[in-house]
Amino acid sequence: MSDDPFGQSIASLANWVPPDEPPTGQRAALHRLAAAMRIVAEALTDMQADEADLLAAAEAMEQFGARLEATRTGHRPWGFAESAPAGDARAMFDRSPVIGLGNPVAPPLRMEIDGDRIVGRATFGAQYEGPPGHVHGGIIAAAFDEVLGMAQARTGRPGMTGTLTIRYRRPTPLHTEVVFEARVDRVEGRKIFAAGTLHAGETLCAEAEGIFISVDFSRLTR
Ligand SMILES: CCCCCCCCCCCCCCCC(=O)SCCNC(=O)CCNC(=O)[C@H](O)C(C)(C)COP(=O)(O)OP(=O)(O)OC[C@H]1O[C@@H](n2cnc3c(N)ncnc32)[C@H](O)[C@@H]1OP(=O)(O)O
Repeated sequence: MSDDPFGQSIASLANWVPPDEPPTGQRAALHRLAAAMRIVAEALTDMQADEADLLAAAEAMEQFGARLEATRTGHRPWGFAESAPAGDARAMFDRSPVIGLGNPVAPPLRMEIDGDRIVGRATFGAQYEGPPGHVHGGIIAAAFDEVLGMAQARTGRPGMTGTLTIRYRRPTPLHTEVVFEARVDRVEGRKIFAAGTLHAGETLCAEAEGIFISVDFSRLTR
């Protein structure tokens, strides 16, 4: 990473597009592992495996976890956990809890830039359930934070979320592709006002407004 890890990269977010090339090697293996862990996480919500099977899996996972722990370096090789302050604007944000393909917690949300809009698509599994059969409201808020956050980052002087307001209009279904959209409404000094929607098909499930406060991200890394 350069001496100015944010300035140039943040400016270039205005032109950021997801890489075309699929990952290879260790990174592809990480994505496959995270995807497998998502399958396990969802299956745990309603599985019928017996105690012995679960204990065997727990033991194997504990052993694998210990092996992984021993390899940790404290470095962040593939960008930052949130899209806006990524040191490398082309980083794939593997660690994000919302979009990270290397993070089993992430649904993951897939984001793309469409003109002045950010579009995010996700299909939430049962591990994200809040009301029966529907997505937990906090998970929806996290996804809005990410898409609004990416939209405001494209101003070239992104900020941290100051205020995020969600209006939940209809329950958001699990197991259905849903679409988030976000755009910047206006900028007033350091305040960037962004807004977004969440649809399941034609149904408007939620609306969001966010106020992001531009910050000097280089100060956050010191
Ligand atoms: C190493 C990497 C680290 C990564 C770090 C993550 C960074 C991510 C960036 C984007 C990523 C996107 C996707 C996920 C975004 C999150 O989830 S970020 C995490 C959640 N948010 C936070 O943790 C923010 C915590 N809050 C703070 O740090 C500070 O309160 C803030 C927001 C930076 C503002 O503090 P400040 O710079 O001292 O602001 P201040 O000078 O008091 O006010 C400036 C102006 O903003 C207004 N304002 C201040 N606070 C607020 C507020 N909460 N609401 C509305 N307006 C406010 C003031 O009224 C003032 O307005 P004017 O008087 O100029 O009209």
